[in-house]
Amino acid sequence: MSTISFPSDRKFDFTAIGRLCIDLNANEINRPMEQTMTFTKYVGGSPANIAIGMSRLGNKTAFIGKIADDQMGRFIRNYLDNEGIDTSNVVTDKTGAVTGLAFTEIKSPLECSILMYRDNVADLLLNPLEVSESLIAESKALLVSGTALAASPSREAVLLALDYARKHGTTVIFDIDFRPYSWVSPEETAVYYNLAAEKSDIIVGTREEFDSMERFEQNLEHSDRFTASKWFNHSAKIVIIKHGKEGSIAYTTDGLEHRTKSYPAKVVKTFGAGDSYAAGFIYGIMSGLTLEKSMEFGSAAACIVISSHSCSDAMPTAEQVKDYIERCNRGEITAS
Ligand SMILES: Nc1ncnc2c1ncn2[C@@H]1O[C@H](COP(=O)(O)OP(=O)(O)OP(=O)(O)O)[C@@H](O)[C@H]1O
Ligand SMILES: O=C(O)C[C@@H](O)[C@H](O)C(=O)CO
Repeated sequence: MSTISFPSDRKFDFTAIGRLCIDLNANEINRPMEQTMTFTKYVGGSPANIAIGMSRLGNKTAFIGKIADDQMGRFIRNYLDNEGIDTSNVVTDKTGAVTGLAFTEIKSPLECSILMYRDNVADLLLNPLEVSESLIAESKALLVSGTALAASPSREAVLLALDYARKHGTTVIFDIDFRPYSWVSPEETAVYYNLAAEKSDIIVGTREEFDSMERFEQNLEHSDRFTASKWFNHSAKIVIIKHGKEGSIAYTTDGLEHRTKSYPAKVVKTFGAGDSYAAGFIYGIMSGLTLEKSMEFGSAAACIVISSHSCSDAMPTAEQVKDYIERCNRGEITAS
């Protein structure tokens, strides 16, 4: 049984706050982007991907964010509307800011990178006055994505959202989501990540992301268990450390360690694994699955997305995830 609880009787299951961007995924794959001539456009941005994933899994989902007043912004809003995601708290910027672009390079299935254009992006202009206390009070869970802390006024908006969540007993999930491009310095990153992590019930990140957050710790041997104990001294009930193909480890306040291996996947590209894992895990834990089963659900959701060209578009339904797990258990899916 997991050691986390969610409030009941709320209008929304899940609300995310952070960036809404565009992914431009290379169509000519297995080569450097210098040789890529065409791209396919998808909605992107880690919190957007997770919100789309949560909605696909059947959760009542809302988003707090800011989009550009242009065709890309309208594309994003239309996509979220069509997914059934509440966009009444997605604000259209009026200052001429633009939409963040993530050009993705797929040199090989396991050698992928993202070229991010994020100058003057609308998503970092979300301000505290645009954060709805009532929406957060009416949500069971709030996802905070770390990159939204990279610049003002977005960082103040996120910190206020965290205060609203604590005030109303909304469960906070902090996906560290470290994207170097958006930050001024590692020290500033650590300061703001700590402020968010200290108010979070569930913290999810890779080993490297936790290391960046814990850079001021004297103990330089940042073991997973050290990391977990640090955050349990604040608000955390569950700390999840992702280890790519090796799987993931969750720590709970009872001192237990929960390891889950990854499932086999025919990998097209690796990015999107974290967002789909997060959506699958959160869906599982909110549905009453055990911690291990929730991690497995996230792992299978990740396999479906990394076996696809897109992130957001490929986010699976609950039935698709269950089917993937069953096919793996029957030995019908092998890694490639
Ligand atoms: N090559 C793989 N094969 C199977 N499962 C994988 C693979 N890579 C990642 N996963 C699954 O996805 C989960 C999250 O992946 P990872 O640890 O790479 O997070 P991440 O770095 O946040 O992902 P992203 O690349 O989207 O930023 C892993 O715990 C694992 O369950
Ligand atoms: O989060 C970003 O800005 C990039 C995403 O849009 C992209 O889909 C990805 O890297 C997912 O992990």
